Amino acid sequence: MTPVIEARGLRCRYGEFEAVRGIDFEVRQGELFALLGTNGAGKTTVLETVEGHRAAAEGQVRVFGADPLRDRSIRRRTGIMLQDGGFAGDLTVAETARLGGDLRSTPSDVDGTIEALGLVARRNVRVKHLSGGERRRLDLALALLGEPELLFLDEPTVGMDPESRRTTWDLVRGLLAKGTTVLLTTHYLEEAERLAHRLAIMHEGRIEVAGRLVDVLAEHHARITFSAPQDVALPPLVGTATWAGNRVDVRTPELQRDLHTLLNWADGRLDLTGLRAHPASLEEIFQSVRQEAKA
Ligand SMILES: Nc1ncnc2c1ncn2[C@@H]1O[C@H](COP(=O)(O)OP(=O)(O)OP(=O)(O)O)[C@@H](O)[C@H]1O
Repeated sequence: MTPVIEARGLRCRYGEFEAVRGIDFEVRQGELFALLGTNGAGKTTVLETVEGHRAAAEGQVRVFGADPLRDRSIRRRTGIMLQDGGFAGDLTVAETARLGGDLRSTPSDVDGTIEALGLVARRNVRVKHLSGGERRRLDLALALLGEPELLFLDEPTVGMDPESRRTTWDLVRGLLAKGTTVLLTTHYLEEAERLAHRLAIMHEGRIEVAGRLVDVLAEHHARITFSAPQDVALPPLVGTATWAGNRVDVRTPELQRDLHTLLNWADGRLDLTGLRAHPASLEEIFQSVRQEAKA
């Protein structure tokens, strides 16, 4: 099946400065692809290029098999949640949503969308009086009008309280279940961990890590940490142990095996105080991208 989004050898420049340095990725129908990265990595530039707002310097971008810069019919099939919707502050929530609905060429369930985003009680409030989190919900409501097949979410939950964030995640899961394709950028790695099927982590214009979320997490070393007397000799482990004072930090590709070895070894010998074992998190993978880049 043709991917919904396909980028090959994509390079983007601002004058002499190359912000995106040859990246490849694809987003398949019905999946959520998270584009993550350090500040200034090039995520917004990629998003703008895929949305058809910016020309690539080199390489190719296809959305629904067409060039997003030239084929305007793509716009009808996409919903874009910008980082700042730029609404007229004097319009109410309902007026803004109706206006958004009128601008879509496909019929929109304006009232249903306001309800789904928990904005019914705020429908007659002027946009300028909304809180930051409520504005983000209105941004999302507008992106959803006309039931787009492809949704661009740029930092969708910034400023939202934990409950609104969870509601938004549920809503996005519902859209995915109906077959909507989502390209998400976020600095909240927990958000990506909860929603993404596949992801890419960018740094300085390049993709450093990419793949299915489960594979990316599995490929990176798990951690076992505990405290032990400094003079004790650890048993042979698959992973590598480092000491900081009496705290031991084992990074291992074989979490279960090394944990088993350590527990057997410690049994009747010593207490592994503060023992913790967990698979790699996106947070750790993200940090390792940053550290490897510095090294
Ligand atoms: N209009 C512009 N002119 C010159 N350089 C720009 C312009 N817009 C972005 N850049 C630079 O391009 C690089 C990528 O920017 P971009 O906004 O795409 O990164 P990002 O990954 O979205 O960053 P952040 O996570 O901080 O929002 C940065 O170094 C930025 O300073």
